[in-house]
Amino acid sequence: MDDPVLLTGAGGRVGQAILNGIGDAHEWRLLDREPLSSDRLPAGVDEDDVIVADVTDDEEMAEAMAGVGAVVHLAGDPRPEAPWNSVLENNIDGTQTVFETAVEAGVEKVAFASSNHAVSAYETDARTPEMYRTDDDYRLDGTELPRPGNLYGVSKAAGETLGRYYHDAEDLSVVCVRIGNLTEGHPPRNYERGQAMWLSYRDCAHLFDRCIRADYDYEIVYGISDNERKYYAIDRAKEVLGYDPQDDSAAYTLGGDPIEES
Ligand SMILES: NC(=O)C1=CN([C@@H]2O[C@H](COP(=O)(O)OP(=O)(O)OC[C@H]3O[C@@H](n4cnc5c(N)ncnc54)[C@H](O)[C@@H]3O)[C@@H](O)[C@H]2O)C=CC1
Ligand SMILES: O=C1O[C@H](COP(=O)(O)O)[C@@H](O)[C@H](O)[C@H]1O
Repeated sequence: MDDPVLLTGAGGRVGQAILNGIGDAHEWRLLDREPLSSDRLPAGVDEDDVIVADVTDDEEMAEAMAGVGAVVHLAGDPRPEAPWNSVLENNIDGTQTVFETAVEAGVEKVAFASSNHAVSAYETDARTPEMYRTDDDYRLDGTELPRPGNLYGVSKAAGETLGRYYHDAEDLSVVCVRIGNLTEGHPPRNYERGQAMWLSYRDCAHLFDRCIRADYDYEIVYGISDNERKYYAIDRAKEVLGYDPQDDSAAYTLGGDPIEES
């Protein structure tokens, strides 16, 4: 049994998308360094299961991990332009602390929120903007080497490598989800890149539900909806996790309005 599930960064956008979709599907332990207001908590989560802590603090994390079956690790600095001191502390040191304390506590599996920015330098001038479009067949599938486009992306590639290490050395099951662009209700507006990597709220919740329930060793998958315009393959997420996305950015105009079917 994988419950209870420790969700780090629970108060953020991805955390809230997950809790809005599958808040009643697991026994949660919710962690964030900012206090979580009651409107951010799913029904049934009591105060003892809400932890205000920093993921870089190994004592607080050891306590948070006690008795946990699975971890969804989202906490970190999500800004593509984040400076090195912040990603070094929050994303690299924080992620190492999460993996280390998970292993010490006997946790079975960790799903790590990686990012499209771990590979964003594949988007060369020669390939863009064509690779963002339906008629282009360029695909990344998770087997390629990291190729970060910024220091934030470097920190995500480091997190993936930490996951590889903790799988090989400690037999921890690890899935790294290279999340695309999460927006609620509609794909990013007037942004071809964002539409090709759109992840809807309901697909996000379902994907992390599969990360909690499925069995795997070490995996890197892309976290996007089933977009007709895409340059990330989602076959591995389907095959290994049983991911079954429902949304497609092609059902919306470039401006983000739903296309009415005639
Ligand atoms: N939103 C998106 O489209 C994407 C998000 N991601 C990744 O998903 C994760 C979550 O992103 P968002 O929800 O968008 O960000 P967010 O900023 O909305 O949420 C992050 C949460 O983590 C908490 N946090 C940050 N540093 C912490 C620390 N050291 N200790 C404890 N809590 C800490 C913050 O208080 C916040 O509530 C991040 O790791 C981000 O890099 C990756 C790709 C795309
Ligand atoms: O990793 C992330 O990626 C998304 C998409 O990147 P963008 O550069 O196209 O905006 C970003 O929105 C999110 O904040 C970030 O964590």
